[in-house]
Parts: sequence; C-alpha cells; structure tokens
Amino acid sequence: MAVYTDVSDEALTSFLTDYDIGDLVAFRGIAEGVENSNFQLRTTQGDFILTLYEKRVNAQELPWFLGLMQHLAGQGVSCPQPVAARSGAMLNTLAGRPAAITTFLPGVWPRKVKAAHCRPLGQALARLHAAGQSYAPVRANSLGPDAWKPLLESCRGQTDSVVAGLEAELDAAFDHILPVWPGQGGNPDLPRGQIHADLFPDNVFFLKNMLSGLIDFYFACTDILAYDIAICLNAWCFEEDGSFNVTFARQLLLGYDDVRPLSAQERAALPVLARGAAMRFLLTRLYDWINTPADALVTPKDPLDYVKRLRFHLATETLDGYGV
Ligand SMILES: Nc1ncnc2c1ncn2[C@@H]1O[C@H](COP(=O)(O)OP(=O)(O)OP(=O)(O)O)[C@@H](O)[C@H]1O
Ligand SMILES: N[C@@H](CCO)C(=O)O
Repeated sequence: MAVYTDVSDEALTSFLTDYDIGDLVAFRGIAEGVENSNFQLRTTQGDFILTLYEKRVNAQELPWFLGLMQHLAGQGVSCPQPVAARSGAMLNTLAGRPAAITTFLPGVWPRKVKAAHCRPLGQALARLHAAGQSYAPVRANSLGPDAWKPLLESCRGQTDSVVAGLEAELDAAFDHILPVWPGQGGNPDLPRGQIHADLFPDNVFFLKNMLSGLIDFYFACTDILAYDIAICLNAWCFEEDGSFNVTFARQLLLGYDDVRPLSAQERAALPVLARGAAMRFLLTRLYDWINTPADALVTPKDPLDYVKRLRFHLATETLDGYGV
C-alpha cells in the first residue's frame, strides 16, 4: 500500500481552504503505488488526486515534474494536470511533506497486458515525446548509467541473497552495456527530449479499450527518446514465465511509428537501450529488496523478473534477434 503519511481531517480541511476546488465530500488513501502517498479526493467540484511526496522524490525537482505535466496536458496529452492553489503555487505543504493536487484521470490500468494495449501505448508514448519537445527545462536522469554502478555498490555483499552468483553476473553485464551506451561508445546523436522513464502498465489507464491517460511522471527526465521505448519493451512485452512476446513488441513499435517514426539509428540502438533499462529496474528493485524491512507496509517488487529480462537482452544483439 502507499500511504506513508497520515493526513488528519483537520490538516486536510485547512489545506483545502487555500484551493478553489469546492467543498470536501470524500477522502480516502489509495493502496496502489510504492513511491508516494496518494489520496483520492472528492469535492463538490469533482474528483482529484492529492499526492504527498516521499523518499525518492527530491523536493527541489517537483516544480520540474509539475511543470512538465502542466505543459503536456496543455499540448493535449492526457495526464494529470496540477491544480494551483489560490496563491498560484502548484506545490504546497501538508503533514510536513511537499504536496500537490492534480486532476483525476478516469480509467483502469491493464492487469493483464494484451496485444491490443500495445499499439495505443506506442502512440501515446510518441505523442508524449513530441509534446515534450517544447518543454525547455532540463532534468538529468538521476537513474541513468552513471547511477548504476553506485547502486550495485550499495548492495554489494547482499546481492547474491536474491540468486546465487548475481553480483558477479551484474559486474560482468556492465561490460556489455556501458562501453556501447549511446554517447559512451555508442551513437552519440540519438534524439533526446523529455521521457516518462517509468511507463509500466500501472501507469497507463484504459477506458473501454481506449487509452485514457498516463500518470506518475516522477521519474521523468531529459534523456534519449528511444530509451523510453526500451523501458516499455521491458515492462510490457514479457510474459510471466519470462518469455519475450514479439507480437506485443511489434504493436508497440508500430504504434510509436504511427506518430513519430523511429530512425534506423534509434532502432539499431534499442537492444543496448533495452539492456540498460533492464539493468536500471533490476538495480532499484534489488536495492528495495535488500533495504525494505520485513514488516514494511510495501511489498518490494521482485528483482528476479528483471534478471531474466537482462539475460534475454544480453543474448540478443540486434532488433532482428527480437523478431521485430
Ligand atoms: N491522476 C490520477 N487519476 C486517477 N488515479 C490516479 C491518479 N494518480 C494516481 N492515481 C491512482 O493512484 C495509484 C498510485 O499512483 P502512482 O502510480 O502515481 O503512485 P506511486 O506511488 O508513484 O507508484 P509507482 O511509482 O509505484 O507506480 C494509481 O495506480 C492510481 O490508482
Ligand atoms: N515501475 C517500477 C517501480 C516504480 O518506480 C518497477 O516496476 O520497478
């Protein structure tokens, strides 16, 4: 569950007096998610989401995230739109945490991914990338390649508790990613821009088989656009048994091409970007796996799923090898 910070009725009522969103009708914590505390808020004017930002979010970066969401929504991307208080501030404080209210997006995320989800996903991702081009502020990817070795270092000595030999396996895997990473030996000229960087199924809503919106922009950053596709290949195109679903991947790429055709250089970079994406999520899951106390309210996600994905990508040199 993800309500790390309790909000009292009094604190909420006082907080809402700074906003022009009507009177409170209902308020409940949202169990899903692992990063921040989220609450659903119903007022006489409609539904909203209240987010209290927790451990992994750097409060100084929140204006960048909220500004991006506002910009994307203004460009027609269906995503939560920050609601400003009467003072004009989108970011305020509640229960001692930075807090923001955003619009509520109707829809449900797919519990079981189907091929029919993947083309609209690709289209929405490409639209996000296109709309992000006119958002000038830059945020470096704090979980990019420079962060990976330090993350593994912070787990050193405990990594093999996940699976025997994992530490040595990851040390060796770096040699097949970092020296060929775009700009570090690989193609330095791949198009860059604002990327979502965490577009997993639980961040994409569908309504009556149509994609209704994207949420959770708190890992968004300025990076290689095709890296976002590589993240989606990892998050959407593997079966529970660890096998790669070529149909899903084809649909994802077709959808992306519908809106923003990938260049040959971007396609050629996808295998190494997919390795990096698998490494990034493997490492943050590994860190959480090792550092989450057994009695914590949140169940850490299994790093092994991403060990399997990484192994698959390391064994696959070119996009032809993926069958797409
Ligand atoms: N704008 C929104 N409209 C509707 N529901 C939302 C919105 N934002 C968040 N939610 C709900 O809150 C849940 C958790 O949100 P979110 O994914 O942003 O949390 P998180 O803690 O950052 O999680 P994680 O990073 O693990 O995905 C979502 O699954 C969804 O049910
Ligand atoms: N999407 C991430 C967790 C949220 O940051 C994962 O599945 O590891």
